[in-house]
Amino acid sequence: MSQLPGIEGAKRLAAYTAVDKHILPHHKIIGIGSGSTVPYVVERITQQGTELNKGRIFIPTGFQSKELIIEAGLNLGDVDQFLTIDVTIDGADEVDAQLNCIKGGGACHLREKVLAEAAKTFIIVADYRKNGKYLGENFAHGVPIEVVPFAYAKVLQNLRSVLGSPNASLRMAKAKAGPVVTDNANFVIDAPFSRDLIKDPSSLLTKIKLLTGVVEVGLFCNIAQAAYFGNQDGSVTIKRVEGTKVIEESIAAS
Ligand SMILES: O=C(CO)[C@H](O)[C@H](O)COP(=O)(O)O
Repeated sequence: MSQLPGIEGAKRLAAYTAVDKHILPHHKIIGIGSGSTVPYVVERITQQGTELNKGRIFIPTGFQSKELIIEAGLNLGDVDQFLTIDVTIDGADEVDAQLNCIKGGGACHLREKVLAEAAKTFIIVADYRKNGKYLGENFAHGVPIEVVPFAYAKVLQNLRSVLGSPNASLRMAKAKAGPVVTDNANFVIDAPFSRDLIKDPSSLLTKIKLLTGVVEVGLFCNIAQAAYFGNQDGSVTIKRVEGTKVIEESIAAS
């Protein structure tokens, strides 16, 4: 493999290693996540060859991955046709020691969670900056929360005054006046929580999800089976669920 410097090299390393390990010849229905690491997932899958891929269906988590699948000449499907997915591979904004994740930096977390839960195996790929001990350690933007537009102001008020996220804010678009609009025509709120409030992410997830108007929360708890992190030195750190524990190991630089 040719050298790709810095963060891009780390992303590609994670993606290639995860595909080599988890996308096997007998896997026919494959979920493709969103973000800047996922193009390397599709690139590696494409390298497995036309013969293998012509018998497979690829399910996207949003507009970006749909385009990746089409551009790569792979077969496109949707989760309402294929309720069980063999493997879904996706990026993450942060992963803790228990493999809980913050996702939704790209505002795709509703579809991402559906595809993650539909998968027999859900795998995360990321660069080393995403590998943390607890959520919120490095990713300070907060928990992405998809909300129906009509209810956004009320959800914001409840996040700020009831759930303890005073700096929760509506995510604004960069090259458009107004808010980010998701692939599902909803808005996104980013809600930062103190370490004390996010230390039990499953419980926080339940509280946020119960707010009327919330569609989905970018906290993925107890879903991922493994996470692959590309490191600067060319090694890959793998966290994987084994029984009730999460084991961490590193594969040396090649
Ligand atoms: O959750 C996501 C999009 O909603 C992405 O997977 C997450 O933001 C990570 O992206 P990247 O690989 O660019 O760091």
